[in-house]
Amino acid sequence: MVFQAKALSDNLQYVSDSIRVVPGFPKKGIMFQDITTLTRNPKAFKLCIEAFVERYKDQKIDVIAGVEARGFIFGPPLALALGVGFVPLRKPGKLPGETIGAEYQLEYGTDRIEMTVESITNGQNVLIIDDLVATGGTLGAAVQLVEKVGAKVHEAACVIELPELQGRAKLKATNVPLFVLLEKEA
Ligand SMILES: O=P(O)(O)OC[C@H]1O[C@H](OP(=O)(O)OP(=O)(O)O)[C@H](O)[C@@H]1O
Ligand SMILES: Nc1ncnc2[nH]cnc12
Repeated sequence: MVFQAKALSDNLQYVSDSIRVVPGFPKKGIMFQDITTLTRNPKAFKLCIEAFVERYKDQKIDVIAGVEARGFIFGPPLALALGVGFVPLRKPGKLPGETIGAEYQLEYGTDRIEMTVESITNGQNVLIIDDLVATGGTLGAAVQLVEKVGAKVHEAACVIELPELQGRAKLKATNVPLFVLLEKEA
């Protein structure tokens, strides 16, 4: 995809260019940001994960929580590189044991995510990761879950932002910083 990415390094521009935009998927009017063209390109995927590692390696992250489904793609390689665990925040009914859930609205629909209560403990410093922030509903729900068990959300991180959907403003209300790897110049 071609962002007007004046601020991106050559490496991040390469990552950005590896993302395909599919107009009209999954519904008319949606410009779908397809990160599968990034992940199937090993150079782009590696550069992407390395950039996250560079940002978080000295930030005392205890655990990474990734949102189903695409947070499951970016979270685990980052968790392994940082030497921390990965906790999946899943769509309803997928996790055994005691869970908590939060509902949210999407650009196209509504959904709910759940977390195993014991998977993150009081006081841990948690990085939440997903591929993309659109309306911010998903990351907002993830923040609610992590904070509900008494942990601190260090930051919410994603690869792409759709600024026109105001997700950043929604997340601001939670006081959790948002980091977007391929941030567009205003
Ligand atoms: O900022 P928001 O408006 O909440 O939208 C962002 C979310 O939407 C997409 O996931 P989707 O819900 O389509 O699910 P999927 O990953 O299972 O395809 C994307 O991967 C984010 O998780
Ligand atoms: N435009 C978009 N492209 C990819 N994933 C999305 N999730 C919500 N909006 C999206």
